[in-house]
Amino acid sequence: MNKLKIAVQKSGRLNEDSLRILKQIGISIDNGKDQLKASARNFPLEVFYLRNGDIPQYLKDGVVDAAIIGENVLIEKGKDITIVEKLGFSKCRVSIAVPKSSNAKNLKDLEGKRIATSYPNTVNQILEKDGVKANLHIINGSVEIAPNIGLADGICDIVSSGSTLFKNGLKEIEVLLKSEAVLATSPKISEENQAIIDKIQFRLKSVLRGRENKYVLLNAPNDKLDRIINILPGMNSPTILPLAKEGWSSLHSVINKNDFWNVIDELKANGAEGILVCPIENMVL
Ligand SMILES: Nc1ncnc2c1ncn2[C@@H]1O[C@H](COP(=O)(O)OP(=O)(O)OP(=O)(O)O)[C@@H](O)[C@H]1O
Ligand SMILES: O=P(O)(O)OC[C@H]1O[C@H](OP(=O)(O)OP(=O)(O)O)[C@H](O)[C@@H]1O
Ligand SMILES: [Mg+2]
Repeated sequence: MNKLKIAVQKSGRLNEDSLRILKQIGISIDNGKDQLKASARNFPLEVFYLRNGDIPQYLKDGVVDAAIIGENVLIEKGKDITIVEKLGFSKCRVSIAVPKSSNAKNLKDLEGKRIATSYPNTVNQILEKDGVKANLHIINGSVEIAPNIGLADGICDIVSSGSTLFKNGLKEIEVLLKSEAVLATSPKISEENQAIIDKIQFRLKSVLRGRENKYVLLNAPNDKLDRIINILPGMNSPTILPLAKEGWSSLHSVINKNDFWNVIDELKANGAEGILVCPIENMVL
């Protein structure tokens, strides 16, 4: 049977969430410890555990058909690779930072200076765009230490909470790009395997949509239903069921997680009682 080959980070920040999202879309993987390859039990899929940094080349060569990878790595090493879906985890940014005491306020102020980074292509591209000449010092890790040991005047690296910058006495002066984990495909993917990706993408969209929303149930007296319905956005229109208690109904709807506390306040103010909020596993449209 034909199987889609998908690369997942072997160990590191993406590994757990990548396997979790595959599980959430109903794909169970036989996962022996220290295995570099595993098959799905219930889906035409083979998982290859690889280094994040090696994945773009495997995609380019068509050694794997797809991958779950940080967008920042694709920007650095995989320009012609298609992003199928953003997955919402491992969110970070790639930024320029300098010592707190530095006068540099932006990239232009680093003209003629030394920048330490693991992302030379990304930095070179922005330097060219801004017409700035700087000297790159390429290192593979612990980039934030470079200014402290006299290796560089500034750095370009991943920032998330900012705590690594803070601990090393650095300040962020320019954000070059924002990144999150993505599902990406090889330019050499076959039609047959693209059909498998389409199926995966459909399931992913349902899971991601579910994460964005909450299911809300509430009780209200019938004479207040109209006002409450106007507050609820809902997928279509809310479901209304009569309660055993005369003159009361139960109302069910879906609310976006970003504005749900405001909506809840409004619902309460307009007579809603016994409000329950539940997570949604899947939202299939
Ligand atoms: N502090 C962070 N917060 C959020 N996401 C991050 C953070 N650091 C890295 N990432 C994201 O997770 C990805 C993997 O990072 P990780 O440090 O696990 O791997 P790596 O050491 O860069 O790669 P490799 O697998 O090649 O050793 C990065 O490419 C980036 O997209
Ligand atoms: O802004 P923060 O939340 O502090 O995160 C940023 C740090 O996280 C990453 O390192 P990681 O911990 O992955 O170590 P690594 O260099 O060994 O990959 C990145 O290279 C930064 O150093
Ligand atoms: Mg890292």
